[in-house]
Amino acid sequence: MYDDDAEHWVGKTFAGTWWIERVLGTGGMGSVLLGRAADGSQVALKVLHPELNAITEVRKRFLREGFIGNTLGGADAVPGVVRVLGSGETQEGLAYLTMEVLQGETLFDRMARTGTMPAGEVLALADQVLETLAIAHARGVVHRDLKPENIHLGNDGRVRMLDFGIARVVDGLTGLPEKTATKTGMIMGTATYMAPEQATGLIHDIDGRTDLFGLGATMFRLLSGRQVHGEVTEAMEVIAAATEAAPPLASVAPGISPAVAAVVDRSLAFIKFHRYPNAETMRADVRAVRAGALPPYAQAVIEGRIRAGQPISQPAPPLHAGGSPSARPQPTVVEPAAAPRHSHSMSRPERTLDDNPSAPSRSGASLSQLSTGKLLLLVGGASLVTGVIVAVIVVLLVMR
Ligand SMILES: Nc1ncnc2c1ncn2[C@@H]1O[C@H](COP(=O)(O)OP(=O)(O)OP(=O)(O)O)[C@@H](O)[C@H]1O
Repeated sequence: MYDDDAEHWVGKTFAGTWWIERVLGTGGMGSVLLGRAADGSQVALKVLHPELNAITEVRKRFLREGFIGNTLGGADAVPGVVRVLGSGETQEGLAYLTMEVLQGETLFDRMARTGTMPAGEVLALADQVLETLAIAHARGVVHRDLKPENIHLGNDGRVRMLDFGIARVVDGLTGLPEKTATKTGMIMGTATYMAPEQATGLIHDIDGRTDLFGLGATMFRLLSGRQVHGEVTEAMEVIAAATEAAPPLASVAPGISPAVAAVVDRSLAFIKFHRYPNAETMRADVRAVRAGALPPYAQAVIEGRIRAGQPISQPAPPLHAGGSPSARPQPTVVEPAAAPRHSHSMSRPERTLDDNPSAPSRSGASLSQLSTGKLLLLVGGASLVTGVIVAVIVVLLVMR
């Protein structure tokens, strides 16, 4: 985390326009200040950290990417995204974005107060997040850094995502300050909620399913009180995120409903091709569980009626939690699974990695499961940086 003193702006005029009342928070990219204009209106000013601001490409991308959330429709079309109002540079060349001021708290702050959250609230939150993600993904916009710090719970009851697409600002850049990013393009300190394809630096593999993992990891933490990979050091967190499958939620939260666990587990599949195929499908499952039914997609995978990750052409009919599997109507399946290999019980959500062949990534890397149960990333034609990461991972796996 940066130690540049954002507090020094308090009580001063910023960019000749806003009187800074206080610091709202500090993140990996910048500090957020509360400013008041001469007409009394307030804005939240996200000011790029000076070390990052000194890098021309970062400054340019920050000013460009900051608006990405606004591309998700007209003024009110996407309620789940904080609105960026403008951008600029101070006389000294410091880049900033102006945003609407949100009233409420981040999910991170809420979690710090309450520890965990009841399943009903977690599902309601996920429902809102997925509604926004579905729109964003359909327009080719991926959040890329979904975590409790970037989810805001408004006093108006709305859930909004902060920093949409902002993680792209440092993607693939080298020569960044050490504290900011690794050379694989990921911001340090956020691996807790990071999908494997992102932790391994395979930035071209990032897509909507990366966000579904981030949301699933957030739900996992809220429901169990435990992070997906447990309490590990920051360095180990990246390695765990890159090499270890998430444990089934029920194994760390025994009281959890099997239907809820099935949704979270499906979103956390190690290989992205085995997660929900898209946000709409995950949302349909979340909504079914909220209505007291079984999640149709996750359940169909568990029962072997559909391959993990396979899209369905239309939403499966809801299955009632109390009904017997044989009596339930079958969902519409595009292509039947060759042979069911999963448990037929909702109480044992599957976590296997071999129900699809390892799908090669665009960078030539693929993930395989070793007989030891560990995962191995195979790289062909990927970057030197990825190769070094892989070598470290392999050495660590051998040593364990
Ligand atoms: N528009 C806003 N209105 C009110 N408070 C805000 C707003 N944007 C951010 N904040 C506050 O400022 C804090 C820091 O925001 P920022 O987005 O920089 O943090 P972060 O998500 O932790 O950082 P990063 O994702 O860049 O590592 C947030 O946690 C939130 O409390």
